[in-house]
Amino acid sequence: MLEVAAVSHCYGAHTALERVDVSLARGGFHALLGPNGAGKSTLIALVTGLLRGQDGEIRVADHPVSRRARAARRHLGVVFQQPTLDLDLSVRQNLLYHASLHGLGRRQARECCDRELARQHLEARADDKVRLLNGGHRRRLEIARALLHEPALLILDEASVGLDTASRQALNEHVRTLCRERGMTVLWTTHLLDEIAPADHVVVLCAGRVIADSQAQALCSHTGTQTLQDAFHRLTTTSGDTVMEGAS
Ligand SMILES: Nc1ncnc2c1ncn2[C@@H]1O[C@H](COP(=O)(O)OP(=O)(O)OP(=O)(O)O)[C@@H](O)[C@H]1O
Repeated sequence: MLEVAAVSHCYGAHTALERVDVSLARGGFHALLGPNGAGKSTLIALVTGLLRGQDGEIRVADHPVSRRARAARRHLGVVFQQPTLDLDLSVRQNLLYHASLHGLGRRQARECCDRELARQHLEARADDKVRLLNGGHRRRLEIARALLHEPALLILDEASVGLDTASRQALNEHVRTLCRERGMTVLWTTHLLDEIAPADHVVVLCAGRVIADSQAQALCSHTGTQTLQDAFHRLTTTSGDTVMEGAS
């Protein structure tokens, strides 16, 4: 569903990504981890076409992002780190506005809005201004918006930041349900390792390089640690230590 091949990216003289390879199979929950400044947001900006690729190739559902951006974007839904909802518009108005950006006609837009509001259990809030929603519901609305055009790949960049523990857990479970029930592929970036399950496919970036690509539980066995936190710490502080097994 997502192929990142030998991608490098520099900001001026600073190398943010160096020959990064990532491959996500269709379906399932994949995690992108890394300490601050590792290059996660840069990679997501390249995948979503916000940044122009310099080196290497990125394909979404087999469409090269650099040459077939529109086709690639059709398969892609994104929830960015910074919320981008209009607080003074209603829940439905936010969705309809986004649907029009995707070129959906009025009738189709309404149908898609109703479908996603129902899926995110937000129907009762459809006419409320977004300002009135709590943080968890705002995130759900952003997911509804990202799914309006029914993409096969959903990317969430630190979507749980700012949520309390219960809302964070609810959001994580909700996204996993979307994966299971809709066969979606999810790429979830986070600093909060308790959001990762032992069977998840995990890619760890550190200083612009992929240092691990494996099942979460395999990181523990490879590093001889008990928890993902310890494995992550070991990998990101021990130079040269890598775990490469690819997606399970
Ligand atoms: N616009 C920019 N100009 C210059 N350097 C940048 C720019 N954006 C990011 N960087 C640098 O590139 C590197 C990767 O940054 P990036 O934001 O991709 O990391 P990240 O893993 O998303 O970090 P965080 O977890 O803190 O969000 C960092 O060293 C950062 O300072």
